[in-house]
Amino acid sequence: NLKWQKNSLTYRIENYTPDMSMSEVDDSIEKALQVWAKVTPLRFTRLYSGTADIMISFGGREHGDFYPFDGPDGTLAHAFAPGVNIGGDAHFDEDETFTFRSNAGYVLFMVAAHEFGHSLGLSHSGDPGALMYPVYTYKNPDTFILPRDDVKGIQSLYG
Ligand SMILES: CC(C)C[C@H](C(=O)NO)C(=O)N[C@@H](CC(N)=O)C(=O)NCc1cccc(N)c1
Ligand SMILES: [Ca+2]
Ligand SMILES: [Zn+2]
Ligand SMILES: [Zn+2]
Repeated sequence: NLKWQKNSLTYRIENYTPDMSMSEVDDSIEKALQVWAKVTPLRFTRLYSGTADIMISFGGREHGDFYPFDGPDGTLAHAFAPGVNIGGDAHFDEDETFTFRSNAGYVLFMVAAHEFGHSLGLSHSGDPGALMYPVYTYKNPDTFILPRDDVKGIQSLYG
């Protein structure tokens, strides 16, 4: 299993989506990281410059790695397993409509929480109720509880 060999990780939000306010993006990202911090010894510190373990960015189509995005819908985002450089980074498809909590788009918190599961070393789950299930399903971020399958998965890595 590829996992981080440290519990204190850094993250940096490199750019923003025009779909939401900057503070809504910041809040969505922070809450998505806290989902995993709550059930592990992992702690996340935000950097505002330089290289962080988890570099977070929005991009469209060809955006600098060998996995170009595909326009609206389809792939919403991708993230790389723990490691140096691109390892741990999370990229969001800017051609999607991301929202703070409305289902008139993809809730950024939900997509980010899923992607950070990959950034921490999780792969997809076959449990349809799991956050790491391959396909997005809308859940109200205000009442979101990490499903048991995901807790088991992350604690098998960092418990
Ligand atoms: C092969 C991968 C690059 C697909 C990509 C993904 O799994 N990224 O982590 C992805 O965007 N999957 C879509 C589903 C699809 N159209 O392939 C998705 O909704 N993933 C984000 C997501 C967000 C929240 C919850 C869940 N379960 C999934
Ligand atoms: Ca897309
Ligand atoms: Zn990418
Ligand atoms: Zn995924």
